[in-house]
Amino acid sequence: MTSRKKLQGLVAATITPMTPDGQINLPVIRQYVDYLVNKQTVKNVFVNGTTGEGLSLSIQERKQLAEEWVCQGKDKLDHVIIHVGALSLPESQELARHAAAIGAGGIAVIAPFFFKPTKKDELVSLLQKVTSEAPDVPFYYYHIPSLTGVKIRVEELLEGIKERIPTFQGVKFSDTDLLDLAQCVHKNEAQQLEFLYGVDEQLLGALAVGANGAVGSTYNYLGRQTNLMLEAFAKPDLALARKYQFLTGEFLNFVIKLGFGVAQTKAVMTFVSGIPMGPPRLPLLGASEEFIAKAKAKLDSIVWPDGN
Ligand SMILES: CC(=O)N[C@H](C=O)[C@@H](O)[C@H](O)[C@H](O)CO
Ligand SMILES: CC(=O)C(=O)O
Repeated sequence: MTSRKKLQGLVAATITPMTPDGQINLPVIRQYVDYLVNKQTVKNVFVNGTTGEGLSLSIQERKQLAEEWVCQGKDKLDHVIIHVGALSLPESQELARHAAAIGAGGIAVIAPFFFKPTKKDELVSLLQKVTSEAPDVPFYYYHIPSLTGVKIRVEELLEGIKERIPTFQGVKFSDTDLLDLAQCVHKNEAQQLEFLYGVDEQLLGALAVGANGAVGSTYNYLGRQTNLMLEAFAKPDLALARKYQFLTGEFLNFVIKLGFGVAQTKAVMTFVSGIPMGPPRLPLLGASEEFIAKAKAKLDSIVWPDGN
């Protein structure tokens, strides 16, 4: 853990490629890694999360995917983070042990969302039990209240967490509450925590309050443009950074109105990259032809500031 490169910049929340009959399509991942690195300039991945339909996969499938990403990412990717959250504690622990055994660069855990923790102590106790199975692997709490319904504020969760969870490294913060994020950054300045933002359409706002990077679905196909936004922000050339955020936002605003989720993300990634992502797994249904045609026309109509 000591020689580890700090995780910053963009992290693609990986899609799980599936065959037309709904099996996970492992052979595609090699090509997918090369595409992210060479075409999208994205060198970090977050596997088996929301975008990866992680909670719709079997434990066996999750392990196979984790192994494939770690194996194909070797010498190409900087960080491979594996999401190991599950509704059952022993399953989550098993996934954490597995991630550690295969050499994952980090693990992340979502709050259980059937029996939900309502108090900080319940959640930290569970996270402690999972993460102690991977004592050498940096751990990220995955905060996504819109999907889990667990609304414990991160600012509160972080108080004293390092004492109970020594591997605690940061947060994947997928919420629009920038006051919470800002207070997390503010109160933890002395620690080397990493705050990775997860609402892609407003990443620039999160950067302004101190996010170190971002994990999101759109970095699969808008990674190059978003990296140019990060460069502009760092310069700083805020007018240019805003231009990128406005344009990625123009696309997302358009597709969100049509109905945008993981199924549609799979379709967009397929037409942008040419890599077949396949259908989503039920209860999700594949994107309609109409959606695909409209989304493609919209994306093609955008002229990026670098002329591409
Ligand atoms: C709910 C959800 O899937 N959030 C993703 C990550 O957390 C984002 O990357 C979104 O897909 C993205 O911001 C588009 O709305
Ligand atoms: C979007 C995101 O970060 C995830 O797929 O988990």
